[in-house]
Amino acid sequence: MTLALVGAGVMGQTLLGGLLRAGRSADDVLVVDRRAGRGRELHERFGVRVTGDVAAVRGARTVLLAVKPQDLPALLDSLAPHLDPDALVVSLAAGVTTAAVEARLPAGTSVVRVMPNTPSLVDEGMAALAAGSSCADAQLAEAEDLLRSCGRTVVLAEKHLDAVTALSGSGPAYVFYVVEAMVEAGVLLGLPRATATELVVQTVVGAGAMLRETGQHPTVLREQVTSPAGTTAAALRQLDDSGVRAALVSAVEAAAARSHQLSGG
Ligand SMILES: NC(=O)C1=CN([C@@H]2O[C@H](COP(=O)(O)OP(=O)(O)OC[C@H]3O[C@@H](n4cnc5c(N)ncnc54)[C@H](O)[C@@H]3O)[C@@H](O)[C@H]2O)C=CC1
Ligand SMILES: O=C(O)[C@@H]1CCC=N1
Repeated sequence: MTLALVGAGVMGQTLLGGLLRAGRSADDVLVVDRRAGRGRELHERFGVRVTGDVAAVRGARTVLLAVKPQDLPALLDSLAPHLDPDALVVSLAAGVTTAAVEARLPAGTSVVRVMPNTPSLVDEGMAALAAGSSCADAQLAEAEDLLRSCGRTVVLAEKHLDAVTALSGSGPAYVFYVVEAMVEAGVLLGLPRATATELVVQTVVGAGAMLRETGQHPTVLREQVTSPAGTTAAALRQLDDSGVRAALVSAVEAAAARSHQLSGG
């Protein structure tokens, strides 16, 4: 076993699936989760070994931590005595700094902080990585390789990670929220729910693909949809009158502030 994943919830399972799809052998991975039922589910689904005992990480070259930020301090305390001196610790916990992780581990432990997102489930993830104080370039590259198995990566200074958390970490939820509202609007206008859902989902996927594939600014793409005195202009006026743009800015700001707060800042 060279990789131990501690915490097999939404994000842990998502990354595990990506790693296995990218060709990593299930024999190479150990999953640690304190919920026995959860471990069994992952064993049945992916064929990985599972345990509830964090001491089993002994010997792992890389230890991926995917527990809630509130559970991380206690986990680090129980993990520290069992960690190999040259192990790489990769934390996914929102808002928790590399310094806070390092403070609970043996001096000199290599730590990388990562903010991934749930589209990793379909290999369209976006993850930002920041290196801790003892992390060598080669270990940062190793962590990047792990995350690249299910999407894109970017390496940033750690000071940017609260903003990243607010944009791409939480971002999928904002998109799903807009989709929910648009589907309800379709139903209000008399469309069957399944039809409304298909129309909205394909519209979001298509708009996302246009943004990426044309590389054009969103303003240019929006203007192409907006005919003079047309339907889109009427809709956009309502969005502006309702302060939707300002609400989105405030929402992202609130998420970044919450991420900062989780670090004790
Ligand atoms: N869900 C998301 O969209 C994203 C989550 N994250 C981060 O990923 C981390 C995990 O989030 P989720 O997967 O959503 O949480 P979750 O609650 O779905 O999963 C956490 C798992 O950790 C296990 N666990 C907790 N303490 C443990 C311990 N001491 N030993 C063994 N297992 C333990 C729990 O039993 C649970 O299965 C969080 O720190 C979150 O900030 C980061 C980016 C996106
Ligand atoms: O809501 C949260 O705290 C986590 C971090 C980013 C996405 N989900």
